[in-house]
Amino acid sequence: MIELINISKRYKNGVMALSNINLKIEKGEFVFLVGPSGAGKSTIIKMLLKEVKPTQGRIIIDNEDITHIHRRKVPYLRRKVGVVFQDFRLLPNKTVYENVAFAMEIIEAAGKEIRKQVPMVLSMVGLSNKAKMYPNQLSGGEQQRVSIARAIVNNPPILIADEPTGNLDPETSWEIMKLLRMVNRRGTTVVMATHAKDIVDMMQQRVIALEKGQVVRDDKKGGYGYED
Ligand SMILES: Nc1ncnc2c1ncn2[C@@H]1O[C@H](COP(=O)(O)OP(=O)(O)OP(=O)(O)O)[C@@H](O)[C@H]1O
Repeated sequence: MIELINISKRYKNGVMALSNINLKIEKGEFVFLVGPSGAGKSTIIKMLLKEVKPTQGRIIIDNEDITHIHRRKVPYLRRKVGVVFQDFRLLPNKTVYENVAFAMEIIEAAGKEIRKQVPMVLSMVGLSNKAKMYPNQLSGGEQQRVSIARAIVNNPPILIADEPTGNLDPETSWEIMKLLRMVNRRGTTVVMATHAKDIVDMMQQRVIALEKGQVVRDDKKGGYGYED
């Protein structure tokens, strides 16, 4: 589903963020990306979203080499890769419903499809009763659930989550993890970068650890492995 072949990234200032990364993530896996600050987690995530170009190597997503796809085709990639961020990134002047619908409008989905799909995912994330609210009227956990709804509304085979619980208290974080696990059980491959030791230790999923731009550990049912 996701393959990184011999990936290296040197930023313009000379920082070597990734060195010779080889990774294969199969369809339906739930994978944690861990490692100290500066290890290269965000750089990998940005590459999967085509926000950062590798200096060397190839990126395959869903059997397609996206290393050199044109900027124009990036919206098309959004159908394959949904994304959730630590800071939610909802549009403040749109309602919950409109935020989720917007993700479908961007890929030019039919109105009928939008009217069917949006209520369905809002119900999935338990927010049917908040459809008309604006983001600033919601708790952090609720905002993150909207952002998950938005990420999955186009049914992407892959969901990337970059520190999705970073702004949430422990209890709310678990609610979000339950939701991500449910999305995963429905067949979506989930890749989550995190510093949340307790969550990684409890979930017992595949753990890929990066340090200084290299994969230093890849455990099938691993733990966090760091003390922070
Ligand atoms: N745009 C950039 N220009 C130059 N160097 C960068 C840039 N983005 C990241 N880096 C450097 O690349 C390395 C990897 O950074 P990256 O953000 O991928 O780490 P990370 O594992 O996500 O860290 P964190 O856990 O703090 O988010 C670091 O040394 C960082 O300073």
